[in-house]
Amino acid sequence: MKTDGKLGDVLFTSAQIRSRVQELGAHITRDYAGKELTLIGVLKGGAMFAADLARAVRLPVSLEWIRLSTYADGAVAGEVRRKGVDLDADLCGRHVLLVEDLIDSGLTLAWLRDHLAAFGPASVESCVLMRMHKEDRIENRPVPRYVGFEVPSATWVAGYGIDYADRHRNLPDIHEYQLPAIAA
Ligand SMILES: O=P(O)(O)OC[C@H]1O[C@H](OP(=O)(O)OP(=O)(O)O)[C@H](O)[C@@H]1O
Ligand code: HPA
Repeated sequence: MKTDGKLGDVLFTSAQIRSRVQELGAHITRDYAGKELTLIGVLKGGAMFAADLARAVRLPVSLEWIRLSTYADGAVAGEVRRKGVDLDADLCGRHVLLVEDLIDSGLTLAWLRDHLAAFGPASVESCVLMRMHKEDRIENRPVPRYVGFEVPSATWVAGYGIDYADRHRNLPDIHEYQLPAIAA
């Protein structure tokens, strides 16, 4: 039987997030100056971050969205599943920057990187707001070009677009989330 989890302390305040997003936007603006840049926000978790980051990049970017999901109804990583409509963008010759709320196992970003190669982009990099630390080395976990915050292992988070069981995405801050105990 699954019990409810619990929303915990604030890990990153909305002010901290805002300030880090501005810094990331400034880096990206510098690195991609003069290049054709397409930002791809990964729904649902990346929605808030991608919307804010896009406004912090001072370049004429294209903004696209893709909807994926790996976690069925909780915290167990599984297969990457595509949901909803796929990209119908022309990415040929464009520099693509995937915008994700977080990287955990890396399955989602690895799947996207491989999937997007068929679109013929000039490059594919990623920008994640949070990189979850892993004690165990995960083979071939993608290395994002931009990382907002490093998060200690064993921390589950919610807020600022990120859910637990599809709740709490609307919180302005990012909180720790105490996962429910799984009883037999
Ligand atoms: O590195 P990974 O282990 O692949 O985990 C990262 C992904 O997991 C979460 O999405 P989720 O599958 O929960 O879907 P959501 O974005 O719709 O909440 C998160 O938003 C990332 O997209
Ligand atoms: N929170 C929400 N979704 C997630 C997390 C997390 O900490 N890790 C992987 N997907």
